[in-house]
Amino acid sequence: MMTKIELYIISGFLGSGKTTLLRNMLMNWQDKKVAILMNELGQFNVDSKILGEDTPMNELLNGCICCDLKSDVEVQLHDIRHRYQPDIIIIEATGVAHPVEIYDACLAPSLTSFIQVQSIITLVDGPRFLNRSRYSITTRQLMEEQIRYAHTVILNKKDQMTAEELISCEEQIRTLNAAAKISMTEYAQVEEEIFVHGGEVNHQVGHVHHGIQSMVYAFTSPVDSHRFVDWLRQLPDSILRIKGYIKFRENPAQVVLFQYSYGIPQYEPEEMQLPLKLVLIGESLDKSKLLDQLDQLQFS
Ligand SMILES: Nc1nc2c(ncn2[C@@H]2O[C@H](COP(=O)(O)OP(=O)(O)OP(=O)(O)O)[C@@H](O)[C@H]2O)c(=O)[nH]1
Repeated sequence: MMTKIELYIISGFLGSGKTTLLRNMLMNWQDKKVAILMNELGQFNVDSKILGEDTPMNELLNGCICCDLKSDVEVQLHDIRHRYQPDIIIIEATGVAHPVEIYDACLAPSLTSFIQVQSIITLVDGPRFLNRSRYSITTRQLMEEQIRYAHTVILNKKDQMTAEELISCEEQIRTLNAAAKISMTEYAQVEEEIFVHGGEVNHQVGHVHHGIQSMVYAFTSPVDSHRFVDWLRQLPDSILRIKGYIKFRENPAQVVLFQYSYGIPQYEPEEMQLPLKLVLIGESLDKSKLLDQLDQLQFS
């Protein structure tokens, strides 16, 4: 009998640690042939550049696979099979995707003869989840549904939580999903076995339509780092995620990978000369105001 390709779906809210987990899974499975289906809301895929050119990968850009690109999943999975003949496929969803919709897309009749959906893994940004009351009701519902329909929940960023917060967060996750395996992690460091936890998924769900949007800003030159930090400090809670590449005037030759999630910025030097673009994701983005602010950073 033909061995089926194992398929894993990684879901979880914006900036919760999906790409970090994906990197760890690729390290754990170096002896296997793993291919990725990466989905991004915008046209510019920062994560594929983080993972490197050598990783077998197809991309679904500029939309969310659980909404407008759902039918493309089937096509992409056929393509991945023919192109790479992998043992394992990992789908990294956008941070606003509903996992059950992706799960459904992977159960298309033309796929079931060669694909076995193993597990839906949902990453949770612990501190952000505990403070989810600051977001709109649809965003909160989305965060909760990503947990409700997972086989495995990874409660991530425990380094940013007290012991009491961890307990409270775990209890809240458990209330939403009594059957899931829960693992508490720092930088999504997990043991491989936790993914063995699979099973049926309840399909009786209505799809939450979130009001989350994205935009891309392209820089043509380096910016002042102090003014950039001042700009970050005044951003409202509704800016949920920023990622991309930037240069600062203090060291204008150096490309920097910039990440911002739940108010926390991270900067990492990047060796390649990648396009200087930032992807901004948020609840009802005031795009013209953000464009103005970023133009001012760049041109003054
Ligand atoms: N302090 C801390 N930071 C973390 C942890 N895990 C991930 N991060 C950081 O959080 C940011 C987001 O991580 P990603 O893995 O890119 O998150 P993601 O879910 O793929 O993000 P999107 O694809 O944009 O939704 C990055 O700056 C990571 O380095 C953790 O356990 N602790």
